[in-house]
Amino acid sequence: MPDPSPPRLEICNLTRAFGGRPVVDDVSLSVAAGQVTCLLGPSGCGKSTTLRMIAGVEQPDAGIIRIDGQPVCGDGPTRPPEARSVGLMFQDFALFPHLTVAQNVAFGLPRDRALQARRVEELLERVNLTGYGPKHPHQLSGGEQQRVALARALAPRPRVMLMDEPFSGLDNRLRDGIRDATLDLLKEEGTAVLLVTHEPDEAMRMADEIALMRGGRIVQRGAPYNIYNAPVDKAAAAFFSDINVIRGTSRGALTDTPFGAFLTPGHADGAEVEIVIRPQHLKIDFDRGGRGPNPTAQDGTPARGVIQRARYLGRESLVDFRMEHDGSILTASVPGVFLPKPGTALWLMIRRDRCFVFPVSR
Ligand SMILES: Nc1ncnc2c1ncn2[C@@H]1O[C@H](COP(=O)(O)OP(=O)(O)OP(=O)(O)O)[C@@H](O)[C@H]1O
Repeated sequence: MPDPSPPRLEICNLTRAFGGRPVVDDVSLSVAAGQVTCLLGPSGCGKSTTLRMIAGVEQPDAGIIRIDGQPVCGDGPTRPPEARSVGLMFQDFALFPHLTVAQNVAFGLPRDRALQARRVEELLERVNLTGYGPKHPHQLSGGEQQRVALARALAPRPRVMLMDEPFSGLDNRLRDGIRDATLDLLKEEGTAVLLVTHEPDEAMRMADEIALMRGGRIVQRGAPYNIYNAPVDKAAAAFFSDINVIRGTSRGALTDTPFGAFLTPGHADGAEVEIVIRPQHLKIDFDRGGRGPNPTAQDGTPARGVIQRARYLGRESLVDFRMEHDGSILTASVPGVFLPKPGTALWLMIRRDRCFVFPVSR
């Protein structure tokens, strides 16, 4: 049976230009209750402007915004920000310095003392700050302040939570723990979350769905697994990791390369294609003591390269190879325990089940 209830947040064909330049261009998406969608993209691609229009602090030129099926903008009268049931959390979340933690959390609640006290106590417990109510913000660490800001934003039980780079002010050590705790709490509250970030790791960690933005448009939407493993184009692949690119010409749905022939269905005869491979999908044949490569059917033909540079990054090492066939550089990622010496010649193979083929982008 189809779900009869409308999505908690729905935006349709949202558009906004500044000085004649479209900054948000025909953006549509929906977020269900309890779901986290990340708007992910490089700086300036229109993420914050989209969020600000949903919050009601920026007006769209066109498009409709609905919350629980009710238009708040675009299809009838425009509701002001405070009448949209939208919570906000930004990087520079400012707690009110002259108010206590409890007063900060109670700020958006109706003036009913008993109700306020109950909700404040409940939320401080949920963000692990029981007993912090009487303190002032300056007595708290950055991470603690962040959790108060979250409690404050959630106190009035908003239907939609809009978060703009909310964790980027925190140091790395704190960030992961606070992200996870925040996510748990948002899911428990059943809030629909739209989170803006330019960090792919953050989006992969937080999102049920990622909406990848570029130049004001959503270029791809999907679960993190799908976006990472089936990118829509080379730029989408490159947004999540370093990539290697091998060019070739498709003939009869095959493209010949020094690594053997690759299937390139859907590309016309004579069309130039780019075969894109993430560094972890290059395989090094490094443990056969000079006996030559030993490829499996998946690996295709091995090609030789000389190590130019090897960088130890802890969990992994990144190894740059200058390939003997054309002098190009390919980068492989290998477990950090392995750090080969520059100048060593080794065989490289490509996990062909993990390649992406795109037409050459000019
Ligand atoms: N009020 C405004 N007037 C003019 N230009 C604006 C205004 N607000 C945003 N812009 C421009 O619109 C573009 C998109 O801005 P936006 O803040 O939405 O991008 P973003 O993807 O959130 O980037 P970042 O990650 O850097 O915040 C930018 O080029 C920005 O300079």
